[in-house]
Amino acid sequence: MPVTNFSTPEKYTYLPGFATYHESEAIPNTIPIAQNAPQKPAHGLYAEKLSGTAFTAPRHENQQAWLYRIVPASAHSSFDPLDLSPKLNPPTSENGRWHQIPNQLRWSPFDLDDQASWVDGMHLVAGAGDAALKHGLGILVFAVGKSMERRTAYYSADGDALIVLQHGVLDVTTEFGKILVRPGEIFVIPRGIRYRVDLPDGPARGYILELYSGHFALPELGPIGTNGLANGGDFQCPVAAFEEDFEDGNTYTLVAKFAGKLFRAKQDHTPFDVVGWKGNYYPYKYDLGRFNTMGTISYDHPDPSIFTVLTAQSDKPGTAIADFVIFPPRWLVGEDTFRPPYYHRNCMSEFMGMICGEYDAKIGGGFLPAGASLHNVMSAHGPDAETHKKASEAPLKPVKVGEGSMAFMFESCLMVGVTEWGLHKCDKVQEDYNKESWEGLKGHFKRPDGEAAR
Ligand SMILES: O=C(O)Cc1cc(O)ccc1O
Ligand SMILES: [Fe+2]
Repeated sequence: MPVTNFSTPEKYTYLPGFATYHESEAIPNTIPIAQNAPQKPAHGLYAEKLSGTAFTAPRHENQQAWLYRIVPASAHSSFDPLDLSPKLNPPTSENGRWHQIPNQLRWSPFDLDDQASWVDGMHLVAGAGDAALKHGLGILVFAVGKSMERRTAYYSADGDALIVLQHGVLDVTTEFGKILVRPGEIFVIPRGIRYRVDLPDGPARGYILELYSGHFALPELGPIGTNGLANGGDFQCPVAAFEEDFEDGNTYTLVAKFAGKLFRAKQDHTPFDVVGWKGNYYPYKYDLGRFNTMGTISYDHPDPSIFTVLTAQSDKPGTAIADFVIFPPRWLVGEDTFRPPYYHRNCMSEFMGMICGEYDAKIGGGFLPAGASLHNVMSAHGPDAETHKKASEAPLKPVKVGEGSMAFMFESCLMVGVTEWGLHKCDKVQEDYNKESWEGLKGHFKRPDGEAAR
């Protein structure tokens, strides 16, 4: 699977730029000049605002969009509960509790599912906090084999979803236009935006980080300077596109995720009726092959924060509710250096997934594409015994690691709990993870006087 797509022709066109002001219209002269809500918007449209932050959020954090649409988003029936929620339900008092355990966990690859569509193909595996309190994150896996019904749309009121595609292609219709998400790309759909997922190329699978508070941002670059890591100009957002589907008898289903539960409403027209939009709150994608990877050119193993694509900061500067970090193919040249990830205990929790290939801390196997691992707060981890042996003896020539591979990490300052589905029902947790990885690590200590320590 290619990790770089950026030269491949695309079905859709996009606007470039991260968290920047854009405007896009499918019909000329849709967006009013120098105002937002004229008495009579152009072409008989309605003006509607979508707020991604509080009205009074600081100017540099404020995110909003104005949509010029055929019928306002409120024109639907009231919501009824939809009975798929047990998979997604956050473990609250009414629904059991998070399993908060210090065990190192590893999951074998999650299965493809040719029966599920987007709405019923998502499973909450782990997370922290509470969507209702707008604090924390949800970690989900998805496996889908069917396009959503044509007259269906989905949104989540719980947070912004960062979707890491592991397999297949997602053809996403959103209120802001269309986005094709291809292997090696990630897709961010902010809170509240309605979308439909079609599968043009068979089943799809991947991971979702749902962020209950704030929004993703590019990390500061500090002494790195002006460019590097994920460059803002390489993010892509859709151009306005709309459907006209208002015939009598058309019934659309609108599915909402709200505080971890699913609800369903009906409406007689398409929700994808936005003829023009403007603002800085919109869905976007990013091709991980565009990442400008940094590393040491002298010695020692830098912290993986140098591989941060996007970050969602907590109130404490430098401490993230969620960082999205990748491990792309890269050259290792460190002299007198143990080159794989160091042995480690972290005050943060580390959930990792594998898009393709092999991860350089686990050549002993078991961490596989479509699988995952969780090293919680202060749970010790690091290279398996085989990786340690090989890396401590390897000649330190420049080597390229991770060719054709891409692992990633969701790192959070919160303790990450595991759902009942994630720990038991999915049946993917590897019982022998510790044994296979670290029991083979033997002491090699020798006292300087030559006597063996044990
Ligand atoms: O594999 C891990 O645990 C992630 C990780 C990678 C790395 O290069 C350094 C530290 C770290 O936690
Ligand atoms: Fe780690």
